[in-house]
Amino acid sequence: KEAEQQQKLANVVILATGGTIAGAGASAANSATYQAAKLGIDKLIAGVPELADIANVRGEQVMQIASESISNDDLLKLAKRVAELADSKDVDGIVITHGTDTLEETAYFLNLVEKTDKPIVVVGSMRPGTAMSADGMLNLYNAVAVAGDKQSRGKGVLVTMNDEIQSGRDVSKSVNIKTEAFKSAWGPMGMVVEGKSYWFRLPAKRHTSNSEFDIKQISSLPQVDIAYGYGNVTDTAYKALAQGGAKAIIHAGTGNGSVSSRVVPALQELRKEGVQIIRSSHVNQGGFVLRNAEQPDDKNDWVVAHDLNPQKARILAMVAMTKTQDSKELQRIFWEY
Ligand SMILES: NC(=O)C[C@H](N)C(=O)O
Repeated sequence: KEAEQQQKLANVVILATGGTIAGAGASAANSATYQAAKLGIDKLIAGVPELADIANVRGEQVMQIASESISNDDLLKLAKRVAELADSKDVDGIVITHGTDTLEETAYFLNLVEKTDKPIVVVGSMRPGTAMSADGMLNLYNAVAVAGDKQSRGKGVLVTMNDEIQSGRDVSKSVNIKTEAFKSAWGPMGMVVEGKSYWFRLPAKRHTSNSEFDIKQISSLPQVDIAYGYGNVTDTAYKALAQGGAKAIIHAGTGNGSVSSRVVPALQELRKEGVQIIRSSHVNQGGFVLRNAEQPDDKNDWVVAHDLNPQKARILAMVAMTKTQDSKELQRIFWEY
């Protein structure tokens, strides 16, 4: 009978990368003071025995780090392993446990480069497993449930946190400390309650199977960096980033991606030298940058990131620039993804 049940359940692989979901604190009262990336994947799985009721789960430790330290090489390594698993006949879905600080970057990266319809779910937690009211167990349970559910196929890379199913493209860490940390300007795609999914919307942007990018054809990522806009800003950071080798600079602009008059000449100059300038907005949850609004992008030959926040714009720029150095093509890609 047990064998029969196993046959019916989906096969879900959990790739562990570290983060707070694998963190440990000194006491149960330590919900914010702890060390991330302490527990191995076997311990995480053993901590939620109910996983065995909803899927045939196995784990792999891909890395063990806090997500603020994830590098482009780490991203490539993870994405290549995801692609191998997605190609395996005996894998129905993939879960990635991840720190929350850069979770939105990894989720968007995978959303762009994984050529599969199989569910890929990225999950983390805001409190370590040792804390009172730890959120990791339920988040992981929900992630495995969503990854093993046929309904989740073809919906792009997903993020399950705080009972919500979010699009990996749209979601962003918007609050810290609190467990309702992950929000999307366009709302969640659904809810997952007691392991059952309830869907309400689909992503409109190109992703996964429908993407022109494929991790199997990407072996390195170009350097793209971010500089922040604020009152009294100077052009020092922008110039330094270009000197440091940035092929594109994401302007994490004020408001509608506006650029200070003290910075504009340097950005025009850098563009002439070949650096791509991409205007984004650091307005939290709702930055919306349009071409030629605030700045003459056609004249300057700059690109706008539209609704992508600066860190997501960096991901898309890197992926896009593995294929093109043309600013018009880059802009097309920023509209479509
Ligand atoms: N909540 C977390 O996971 C934060 C941690 N610094 C990380 O991103 O790994």
